[in-house]
Amino acid sequence: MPDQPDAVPTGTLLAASDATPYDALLLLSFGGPEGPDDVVPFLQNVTRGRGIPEERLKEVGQHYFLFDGISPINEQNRHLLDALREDFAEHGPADLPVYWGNRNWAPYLTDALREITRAGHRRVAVLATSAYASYSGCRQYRENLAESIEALRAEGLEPPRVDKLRHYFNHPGFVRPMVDGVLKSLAELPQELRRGAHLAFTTHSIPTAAADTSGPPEAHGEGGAYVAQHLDVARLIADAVREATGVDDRPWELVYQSRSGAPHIPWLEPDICDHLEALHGAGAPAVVMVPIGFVSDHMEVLYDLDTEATAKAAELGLPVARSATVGADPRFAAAVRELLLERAAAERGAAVRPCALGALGPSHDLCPVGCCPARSPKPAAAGADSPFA
Ligand SMILES: CC1=C(CCC(=O)O)c2cc3nc(cc4[nH]c(cc5[nH]c(cc1n2)c(C)c5CCC(=O)O)c(CCC(=O)O)c4C)C(CCC(=O)O)=C3C
Ligand SMILES: [Fe+2]
Repeated sequence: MPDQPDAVPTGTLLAASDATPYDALLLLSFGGPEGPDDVVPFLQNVTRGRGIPEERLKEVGQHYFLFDGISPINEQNRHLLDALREDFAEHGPADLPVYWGNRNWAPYLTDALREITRAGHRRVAVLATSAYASYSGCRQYRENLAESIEALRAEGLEPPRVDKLRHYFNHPGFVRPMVDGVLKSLAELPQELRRGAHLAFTTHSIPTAAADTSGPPEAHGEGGAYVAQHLDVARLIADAVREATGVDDRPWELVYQSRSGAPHIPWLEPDICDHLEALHGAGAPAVVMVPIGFVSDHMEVLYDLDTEATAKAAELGLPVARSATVGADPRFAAAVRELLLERAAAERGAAVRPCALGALGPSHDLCPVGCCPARSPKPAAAGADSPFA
């Protein structure tokens, strides 16, 4: 019998479905407004103390008002919760409760953690809806966990220990649904354009300084773990698409979107809209935009890609399609279960083989000291420098 490929987790791990020492899973997300009256207070929560130019806030507010003030992100998370509960009920850990809390909108993280504490749970695994390393996608969530723990302690409660599950950008349950999405988008392009269509993998731009420090110091070159991880995912998807379509020379690029901040501060480039213009100028027949940086259809996908970039492409006369995000795909729910069971086994001291595709290997469980630093240091939970047990 051939060796089990590395991408397949050990059968014993899956069969056991033992989440010990965890007694709950917490889905931790960004949160978004769910009506016109929510938009401004939501944006105030997001930008608290961070000097986003007022002009940018007005602009971002408009994006939400175009959709009646409703961000898709909360509904996406409700679907993911359903998928997780279904998956756990079928495969185990059948009785593990799944909670949900957000950084910036109801249901808020502190309220979820209070409920978890009152229910008597003592050890919680946390899944953040961000698949990659970076301050915005990792430490900022860990700072929020620390703030919530402190807030509950101030109420006289003793909150549980929280462990954040590792970055899952290269987990097959995250990558494979996106491969299917790209194949579907290609199939939807006019037949004669399919073969030459480019793939534009896109993610949230961040300041280059934040990218350079997004992973363990010195572990990656320019662009840090953030860029390296996205390039790894892009390459994996491009390879799988090549295999499925037989097109060997399909060009692809990693580009960025949703830049904010002051113009004189360098952020990752090129922007998707500039990229579409350049591709059109170079004679590309069509482009599939592949939002690998987003776990589900966030406002950045609905506005920045489906509205703004799609309008730009129409203006250029460049046919484009936007491929699906992972959302509540059952394969992603299964991946979350695997991440949870893998970490649980590791915490019990068992030998585990973490599941990962690509060249980078599985990400760390604990951010080392100095990983994804903040501009001004704050306590952060669930890392090597956590002040909590
Ligand atoms: C890397 C990254 C992710 C992916 C990881 C993750 O998913 O966590 C992400 C997600 C999200 N970002 C979101 C919304 C916003 N992000 C902002 C601002 C910023 N994001 C940044 C980075 C990221 N952001 C950065 C470097 C800034 C500049 C300000 C700062 O230094 O922090 C602003 C302020 C206005 C603006 O500047 O655009 C808003 C409103 C929503 C909700 C969308 C919805 O409603 O569906 C989601 C999921
Ligand atoms: Fe990190």
